[in-house]
Amino acid sequence: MEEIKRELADVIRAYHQKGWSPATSTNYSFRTVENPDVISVSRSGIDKSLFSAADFMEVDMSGKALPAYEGIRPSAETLIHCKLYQLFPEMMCIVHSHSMYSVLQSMKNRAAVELSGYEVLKGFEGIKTHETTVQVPVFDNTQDMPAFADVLEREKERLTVPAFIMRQHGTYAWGRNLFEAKRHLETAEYLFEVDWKISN
Ligand SMILES: CSC[C@@H](O)[C@@H](O)C(=O)COP(=O)(O)O
Ligand SMILES: [Zn+2]
Repeated sequence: MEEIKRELADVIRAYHQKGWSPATSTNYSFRTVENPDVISVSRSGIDKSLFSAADFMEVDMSGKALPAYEGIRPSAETLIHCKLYQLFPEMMCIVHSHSMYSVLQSMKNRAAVELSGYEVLKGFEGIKTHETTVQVPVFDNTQDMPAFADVLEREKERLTVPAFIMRQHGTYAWGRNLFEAKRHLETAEYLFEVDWKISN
């Protein structure tokens, strides 16, 4: 448990260096196969350049802080994490970015970013060839997290790769472990950037 906290904290600081989490933005979580109903999520408002293992706290599947953490504020976007774990029970880790290219891609007034023919598409689990097309859904941003969690539930069929964009906000990606969640976010962000640069 302490090891994964340290590993994820290292990733969080590295992502800050990439410019993916300006001004305390982004949030992260993981859970364990042994105790899947407890989510370790980043506390709200932490500067991600300084993030450490101590900045995680535990919540239940409804996003409520466990007694040991009462009075500490979990990420404002905790309900997104709760809903994704509910919709994809095998998933154990969720990562989020506020990258520039995710935001730029989301500004085109379309329901998804279509990505075709790139070798790095194989970074998404299950994709074996570049000769494919994926749609990464774009959902409208909102501060109403219960409403957004409902959107995710309604639109689950569109989540054909483990990532989506919140419009003018950023990317969420997830996986069965930290390695996979990280690979999925990095795949999505690389593709958003290269695709943006080619088409604009
Ligand atoms: C600095 S604004 C970013 C927030 O509104 C939010 O989108 C975010 O990603 C971080 O919120 P947090 O509550 O710190 O987890
Ligand atoms: Zn965010």
